[in-house]
Amino acid sequence: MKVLGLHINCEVWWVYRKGPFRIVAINLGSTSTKIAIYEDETPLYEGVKRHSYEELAKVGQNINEQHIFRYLHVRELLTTSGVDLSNLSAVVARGGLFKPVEGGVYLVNERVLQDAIVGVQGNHISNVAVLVAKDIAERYGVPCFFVDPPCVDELEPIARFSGVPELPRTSIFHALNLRAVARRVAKDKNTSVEYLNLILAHLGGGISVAASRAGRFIDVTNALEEGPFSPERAGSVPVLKLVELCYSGRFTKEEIKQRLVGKGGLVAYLGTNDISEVEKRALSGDGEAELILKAMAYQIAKEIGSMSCALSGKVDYIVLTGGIAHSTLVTASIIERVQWIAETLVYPGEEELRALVEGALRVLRGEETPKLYE
Ligand SMILES: Nc1ncnc2c1ncn2[C@@H]1O[C@H](COP(=O)(O)OP(=O)(O)O)[C@@H](O)[C@H]1O
Ligand SMILES: CCCC(=O)OP(=O)(O)O
Repeated sequence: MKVLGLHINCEVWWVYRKGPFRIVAINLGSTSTKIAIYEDETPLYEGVKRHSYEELAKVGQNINEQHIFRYLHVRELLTTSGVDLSNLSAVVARGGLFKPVEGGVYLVNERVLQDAIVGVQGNHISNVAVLVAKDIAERYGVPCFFVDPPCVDELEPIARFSGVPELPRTSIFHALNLRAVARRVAKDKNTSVEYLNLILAHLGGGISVAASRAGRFIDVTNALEEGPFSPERAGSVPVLKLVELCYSGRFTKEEIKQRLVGKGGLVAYLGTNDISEVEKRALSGDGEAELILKAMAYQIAKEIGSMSCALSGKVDYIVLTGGIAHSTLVTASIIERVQWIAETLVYPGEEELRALVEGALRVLRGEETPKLYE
């Protein structure tokens, strides 16, 4: 039943309805396609497709090809779900590398779609997520949102310096999951994020480590170009050697970029982005696999140490989350090195699909006004 019409910034007519609300959430990660269908807070379906390095390499970097590839996977998961979508209320996606924004729920508008295609802060599969979400939303004639995108920027001024004025540090991280997990930690500890100082590490296809002071991400390792190497990324590298490589004539600009993001990290060392496979190899006596997995854990621990300084040593908890947090070999290796800082809590997997749905529900119920991306 329609109860209220509201005009937002002359851009869209919004109509609040009474629930229940059926919502499709789409989360595209560098190594996975995840979707969920919820009826209010109740999950009706959750589906994931994991993409091997070989499969992704065939698709390439072109945004149109990535768009088609991921769209087809999302459609297949929706069909597999068997859930009736004729009464769909909204589609919500993980946002991408748009301009720096504050956290919150945003309406997917033309400007977002344009910036997703251009990749104003870089090329990442989360840019494609809003394109796919908009396709699905248009098909069912429902609104489309994104929530806490990776370009959420709450860095303190002091955290923005790199040492090269032309190259300021920027905030690109797993904002959606880390904010949701921070809320969960607060709930589990009977407090609120405003009373907590946390170091949170999202360990996925990309890795980010963030310092959260009273609910604000005052410093983060940029998941695309800083910090630890990850299943598919190089992270920080020796910079002068990188310059030499760029000018060696051996690689095109695109090839160099792919060595850093997509074909870096575990893919470069071991030819796979699959931690379970590397873990199996390590446990069955492959010394190289074990050393490289431990080197990744070592680098993550060092980054956590660095964030403890951002918080002046006042750290309530260290929190490990993301797909790799399922690996006890990795988490034990990290905890061994950081236990002197604070207690470590492990929340394997991520809260992203639920966090997306909760954001959309707040808007559909009229509890929050969606922000407009300008
Ligand atoms: N149960 C598991 N045990 C060990 N590693 C896992 C497990 N599940 C996922 N991973 C690893 O986590 C990484 C993906 O994490 P995820 O948070 O899903 O990232 P993304 O969203 O970037 O695809 C992959 O390297 C995958 O191999
Ligand atoms: C671009 C920051 C977020 C990120 O790295 O996500 P994935 O780990 O899913 O690639």
